[in-house]
Amino acid sequence: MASIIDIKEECALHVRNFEFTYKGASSPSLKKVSMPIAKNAVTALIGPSGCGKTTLLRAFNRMHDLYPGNTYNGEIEFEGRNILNPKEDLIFLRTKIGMIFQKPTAFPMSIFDNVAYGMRLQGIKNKTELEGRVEKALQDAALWKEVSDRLKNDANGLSGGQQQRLCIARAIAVEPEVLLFDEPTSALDPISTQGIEKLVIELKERVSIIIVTHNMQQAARVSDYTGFMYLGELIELGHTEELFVTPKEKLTQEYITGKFG
Ligand SMILES: Nc1ncnc2c1ncn2[C@@H]1O[C@H](COP(=O)(O)OP(=O)(O)OP(=O)(O)O)[C@@H](O)[C@H]1O
Repeated sequence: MASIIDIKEECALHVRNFEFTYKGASSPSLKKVSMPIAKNAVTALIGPSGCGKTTLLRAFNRMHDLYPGNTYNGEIEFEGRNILNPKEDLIFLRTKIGMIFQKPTAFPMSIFDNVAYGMRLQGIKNKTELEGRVEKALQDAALWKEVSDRLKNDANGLSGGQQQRLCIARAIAVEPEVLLFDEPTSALDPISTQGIEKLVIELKERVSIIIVTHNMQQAARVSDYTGFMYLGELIELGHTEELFVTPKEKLTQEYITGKFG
């Protein structure tokens, strides 16, 4: 039996009995996962390699649909509808639920065009509006001061930490409700990591955040809730401090005290 906290405040997402099997795999990578994701909070997913963290994260904006042949069932409720519905508009969904990857993925274009990319896809053409929103997104991503005098420069000239903040600016420019972070600092140095962690905490005022991390200290530093996963199951979801100090499940305790993983 899993120990899943009953979140009293408003939730951004509800996962119910979600099962996921990769194409050609003999057994599911996720087994009947159910969990609430609190609104305007940071939820961290932790667990040993291969436990299903990234598989779950990618389900929240249907990234798996980019590769046909996977099977899944259950429900992920977002804004009153089940986003696993085959009729879901995936382009719209991915603006509402954005993703930041492990390695910064700046597009091969200018800094300005990177941030304006999603807005242009949404049909925003007005130059003044685009400029205003690009500046706001770069400010919110704590990058404006470093790039305001070179917006036309190629984004690939930025450092790794700057590129990751650029990706965050690009994601928040389209005003998402949820941001998914997949090991966002694993390719970054400690100073850039600190910057991204600070940003994650600031951003939760406007968006709900789910972050996959290998680093338990990082989960403890940035998250309000933590989910511990093991072999495709969610073993425990709780307030971060409680989960790390007084875990309810023996498996959680063994993992956080370094007995395995
Ligand atoms: N494309 C794929 N095809 C088949 N099986 C996959 C695929 N991707 C992942 N898996 C399997 O699904 C399970 C969960 O993998 P997942 O990447 O979600 O774990 P994880 O907890 O994020 O691991 P890590 O911490 O190493 O990134 C693993 O058994 C993995 O081997």
